[in-house]
Amino acid sequence: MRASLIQIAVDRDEPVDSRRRRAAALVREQRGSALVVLPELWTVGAFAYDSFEAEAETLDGPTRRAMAEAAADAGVWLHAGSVVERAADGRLFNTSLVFSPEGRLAGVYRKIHRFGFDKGEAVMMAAGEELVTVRLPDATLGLGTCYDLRFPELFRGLVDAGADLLVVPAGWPERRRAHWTLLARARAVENQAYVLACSTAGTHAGVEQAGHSTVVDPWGEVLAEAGAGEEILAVDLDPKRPAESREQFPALKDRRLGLAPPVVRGS
Ligand SMILES: NC(=O)CC(=O)C(=O)O
Repeated sequence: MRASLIQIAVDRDEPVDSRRRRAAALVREQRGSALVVLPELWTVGAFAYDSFEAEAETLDGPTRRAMAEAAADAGVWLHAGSVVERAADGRLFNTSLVFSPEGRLAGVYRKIHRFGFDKGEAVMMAAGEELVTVRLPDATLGLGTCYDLRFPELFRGLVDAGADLLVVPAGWPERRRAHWTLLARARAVENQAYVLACSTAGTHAGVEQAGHSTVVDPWGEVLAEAGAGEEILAVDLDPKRPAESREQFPALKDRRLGLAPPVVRGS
């Protein structure tokens, strides 16, 4: 099962329409892959907060249309990264879209953990509330986005729902690159699942992006890692590997759920 991660560069100088056309062309070039992944907010830039309102789109917007066509033309499952979604009630969400090889919208995930603490995404966007998995013929995708990677309970929830291939589009900044690789490997090891972590390259809103998209296997080994610039990372995955790994080293079965709350001792 070939997976291709498109680490597209998001530079402020390139108009969104141009990048959308370029992304669609790159997806079409991945014919033969089973799964293609784009990063978080690659249209506008994850840190380009001042463009969120202007570039927000509905789930019928230009990115959905372009990506549905590209997935169908290439005949691939496409995790099209995320867009700034304007919901019917006017709220904005950081929303990931997954398409089937026929171009059908097969999954919609609204980022649950918003980044920025008291500014940016954290105040401009609403939080998603639902965990989302998408069943492919040979694997079950579990969806998370960027900052979500820091929250292990989300991914454990996805694994409990059957996920064995965790897909994390991101616009990760270079200054926290050490966390990116470490967290991707941690989520893979603790869940005995593949992790496909696809970040943007380039610099927008003054934030240098990490690039270094990474594919980690269920044993925590890094199968492939991109450099800093625009790049396609193509990796062959064995869909049986997560189940085999969980069978051979059945740590997930040793979980102790439902323990009593901690006893606080001392004065
Ligand atoms: N941009 C994000 O969503 C997450 C991030 O930057 C981090 O360090 O975490």
